[in-house]
Amino acid sequence: MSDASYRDAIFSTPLDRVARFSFDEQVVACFPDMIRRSVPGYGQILGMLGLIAGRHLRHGAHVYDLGCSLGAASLALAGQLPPDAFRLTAVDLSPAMVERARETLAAECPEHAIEVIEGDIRALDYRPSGLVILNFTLQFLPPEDREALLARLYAALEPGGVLVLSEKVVDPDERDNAWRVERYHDFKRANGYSELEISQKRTALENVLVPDTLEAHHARLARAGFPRSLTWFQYLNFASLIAFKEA
Ligand SMILES: C[S@@+](CC[C@H](N)C(=O)[O-])C[C@H]1O[C@@H](n2cnc3c(N)ncnc32)[C@H](O)[C@@H]1O
Ligand SMILES: O=C(O)C(=O)C[C@]1(C(=O)O)C=C[C@@H](O)C=C1
Repeated sequence: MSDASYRDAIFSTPLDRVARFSFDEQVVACFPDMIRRSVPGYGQILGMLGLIAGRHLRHGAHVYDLGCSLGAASLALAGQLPPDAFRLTAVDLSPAMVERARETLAAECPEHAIEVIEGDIRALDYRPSGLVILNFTLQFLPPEDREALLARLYAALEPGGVLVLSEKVVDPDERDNAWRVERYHDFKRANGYSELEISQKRTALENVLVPDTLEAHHARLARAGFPRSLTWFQYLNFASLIAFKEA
């Protein structure tokens, strides 16, 4: 990912009306900085994707990076695996994200077979694939649409295929949840966000990013067909799961 990104100051001045969060030009311009300072463990998760792919991916298999934003997950795979190891389709609904992801991926990994599609991941025809990545994307779909998508992804996965699902999560225990959210706000403060930025971003994300519990994720993955899933990473209220299709 190019470091030519602006510092996220979107919520730094008082707004009369905090609009619903959207992945528009303004967010695209500072997205690498925003996600790095806002998602605990983001860099570690990206770093593990190549290792997971290295272990689970059949040589030359197809990979999907769904809700790719600027293509960081695709870039992480390309940085860790040779060009003939996989072919990849990255998809995002935001035209501004897609435009910049195309530029970045073409410049950074021209040898890899990576295409970037502008589209809705709920409406895509999926081809047989070995790995599907949903890195902080499912949380932005209406909750009622999540299971149907996962069932379609399960159907598209080849035997032995895996799905990596990273999400902001809530704790079913109210006190535990409050502790995690408070420490998450400390994490944001430590990364330079002000009280105003934290509170206005929280308002903007209400009913836009709708998090589930880890229990709800595992139960939904099971209903979608996955016989086995586990949480391989958690840092405060952010987690990553892996779900397996039988070999
Ligand atoms: C938090 S970002 C994902 C970050 C990215 N995966 C990464 O690792 O850097 C969520 C992305 O999902 C995209 N998105 C949300 N709903 C979508 C949908 N229905 N179809 C495709 N993309 C969607 C948004 O446009 C946004 O770019
Ligand atoms: O800032 C927050 O509270 C977040 O939840 C971070 C989060 C995410 O989890 O996707 C929210 C929006 C941006 O896409 C980047 C990161």
